[in-house]
Amino acid sequence: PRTLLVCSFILAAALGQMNFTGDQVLRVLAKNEKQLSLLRDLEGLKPQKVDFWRGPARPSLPVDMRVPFSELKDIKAYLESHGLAYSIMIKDIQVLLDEEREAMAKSRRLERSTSSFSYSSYHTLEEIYTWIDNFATEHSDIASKIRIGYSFENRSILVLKFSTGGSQRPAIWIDTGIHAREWITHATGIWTARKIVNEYGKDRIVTNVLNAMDIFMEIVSNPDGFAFTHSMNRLWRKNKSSRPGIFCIGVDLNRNWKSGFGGNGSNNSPCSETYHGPSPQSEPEVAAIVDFITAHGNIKALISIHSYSQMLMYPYGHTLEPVSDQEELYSLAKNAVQALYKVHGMEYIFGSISTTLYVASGITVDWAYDSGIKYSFSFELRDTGRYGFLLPAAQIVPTAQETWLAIQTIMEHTLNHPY
Ligand SMILES: CC(C)C[C@H](C(=O)O)[C@H](C)S
Ligand SMILES: [Zn+2]
Ligand SMILES: [Zn+2]
Repeated sequence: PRTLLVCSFILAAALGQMNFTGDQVLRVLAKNEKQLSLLRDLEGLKPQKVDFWRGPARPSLPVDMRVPFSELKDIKAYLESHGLAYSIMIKDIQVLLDEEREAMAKSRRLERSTSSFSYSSYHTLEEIYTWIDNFATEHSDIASKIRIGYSFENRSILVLKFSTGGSQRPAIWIDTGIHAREWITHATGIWTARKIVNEYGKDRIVTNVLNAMDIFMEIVSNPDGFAFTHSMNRLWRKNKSSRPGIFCIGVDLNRNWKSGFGGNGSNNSPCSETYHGPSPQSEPEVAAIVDFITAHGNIKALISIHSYSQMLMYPYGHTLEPVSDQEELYSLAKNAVQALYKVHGMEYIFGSISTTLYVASGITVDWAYDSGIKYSFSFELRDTGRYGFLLPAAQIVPTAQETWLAIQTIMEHTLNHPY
């Protein structure tokens, strides 16, 4: 009977998981603004016709969109009839999902037998929360676990604090996983947390930074959405909030911040992947960070890590207007991506969000900058589209290694330029 029970759980889990067999990711190269707007018209339709993995930004940037198998014929006809050139970037999503799940199962078996955590594998929410507990216990001399709030579905929102003493020291905030499907970011956050404790006392930059500043890291900034990517829909982006009378679930946690709230580059349709929510900080996951950073009052840098596209950007997203510290942020971003490039030769583009990517309103780094956190950056990690959000686990460590050089550049600059 026990095996029967276990089998039924596995079956249920397997059945629960949304199936993406035959779904494709098309890469569309829009030649001009007109063609871009034809692509924008496909957003937010019910039932969902396309899911933008890289949204329409500018003619020079590709648009990547997942098309459900059932919509493929219509969408390809639509593109061809409007002269929109496209290529098939991923020809069957389910194949990559099956490979990913197989790799995770294999790694889990190995971790069980060696009771060691694999930093080159993806993990579930429970595995990451257990890792956070063990990590804080193991490195209690420098790391501690803080709960800054609860998610919509009542999960703890956890932050790791790295401190070597003092009180209310100037600090650096790093968040990963605000978008659930961007799994490479949680994995990079975990690797980075271990790197910080391993390098303190050895690496000059880390030691200098931690002797004068604290570091706060929120690895799973959207726990409900992340759990959902494991249980039901691997490609879920938003949180899981629901409100009476609203058919669609979830708010885009990178559109729910006060600065520029509700402006262009955010959507007021609850069915949109960039739905900004009913009001600024309406989402508990955003309010928890705002409350924590505001109460702390001494955060000097904020790094919000997303994927994919390989970009390092700074405010503003909600307007084309340059920030007053534009020159300094530009040269810091330039130095950071040059340091990153040296590790594995990965090229990142950099600049302000609205001029480099697209106008996006209500985003984390605009709120941070307007709250006085001068060194506010948003990363887009690997890759540029070959795998997109389904980046193979083999690229976790290389991605984290190169990102670490960029993070160190930003931390050192913050330390050396107190304000
Ligand atoms: C700063 C913004 C524009 C970044 C982007 C998004 O939230 O759309 C992520 C990379 S998904
Ligand atoms: Zn994102
Ligand atoms: Zn993204």
